[in-house]
Amino acid sequence: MRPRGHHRSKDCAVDSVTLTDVTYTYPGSEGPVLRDINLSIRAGEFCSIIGPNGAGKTTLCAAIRGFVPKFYKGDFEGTVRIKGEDIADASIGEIARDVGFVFQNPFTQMSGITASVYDELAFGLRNLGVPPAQIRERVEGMLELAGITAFRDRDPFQLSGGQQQRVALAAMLIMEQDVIVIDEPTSQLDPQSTDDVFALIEAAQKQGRTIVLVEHKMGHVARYSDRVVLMGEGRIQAIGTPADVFTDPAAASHGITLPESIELAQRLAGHGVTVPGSPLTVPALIGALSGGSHHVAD
Ligand SMILES: Nc1ncnc2c1ncn2[C@@H]1O[C@H](COP(=O)(O)OP(=O)(O)OP(=O)(O)O)[C@@H](O)[C@H]1O
Repeated sequence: MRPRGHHRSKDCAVDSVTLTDVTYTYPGSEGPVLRDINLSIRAGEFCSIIGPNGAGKTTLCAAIRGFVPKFYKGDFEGTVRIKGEDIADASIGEIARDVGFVFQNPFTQMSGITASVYDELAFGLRNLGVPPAQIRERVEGMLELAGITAFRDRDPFQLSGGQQQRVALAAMLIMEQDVIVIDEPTSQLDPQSTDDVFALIEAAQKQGRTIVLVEHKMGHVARYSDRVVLMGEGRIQAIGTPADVFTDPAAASHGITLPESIELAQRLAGHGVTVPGSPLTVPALIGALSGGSHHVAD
């Protein structure tokens, strides 16, 4: 697998995650939870997975990190490749060298045995036997990137939910996996903390990581994603740019809340006002309506 510290490039020609004909049934489930999934996510891409509750989004994430079927067992067909390598014969530990994972509740992701944010970030590196000077350098860099330098000496469990989520993300990002799977990281966060978490995920993408994100906040999905995958009933119902997917009839039929700008554009269309393009933010919508002649601050 990947040697540590290698050069990352945002080469979108290389597939980072590939699922081919993946169909999966949990033990005891009546029918498949994933059905005929074919999906290629390019290296450096920001790919969001959306869909109603029970659509199979978390299960798809579990397949990418090998937990399905290695941990959950069940009936699995198809192939998952990470950076071109079939993970069927890799252990969960081997896959974790390439695939990092953060989920909804940061509280459950903290090691629980470190007394400070600094130690929490250093924890995984110490376990790997990384030399102390290198640990210091990497932790300092990550504290800075995640905007959590001010909390470095605080007990992670004494932080707010938003701060904890950034610590959990930072503790994962510091391990330098190329593929980052993040499942509903902002569901318990206020708007400012949500923005902070997205800024950190975007910073990770700018380093060349591949981002696979499950998220219900569609304004953020529209703004940050290169591609959106709409899941419903275990299948991919639509896939494409945010503008493609949010204007696809499948989005409405699967009860997806549209980003405010797209919803407004559709309502204006009902009143005979055509908005050029599919603006993904309200400022972009206002800009489109004023013919691009006015600059609107983002
Ligand atoms: N460990 C499990 N064992 C059996 N069935 C499961 C298990 N985990 C999830 N399921 C079922 O698989 C289906 C898909 O669940 P999944 O959590 O992947 O959906 P989701 O799209 O992530 O939903 P949500 O938005 O509610 O998190 C659901 O019907 C769920 O009940």
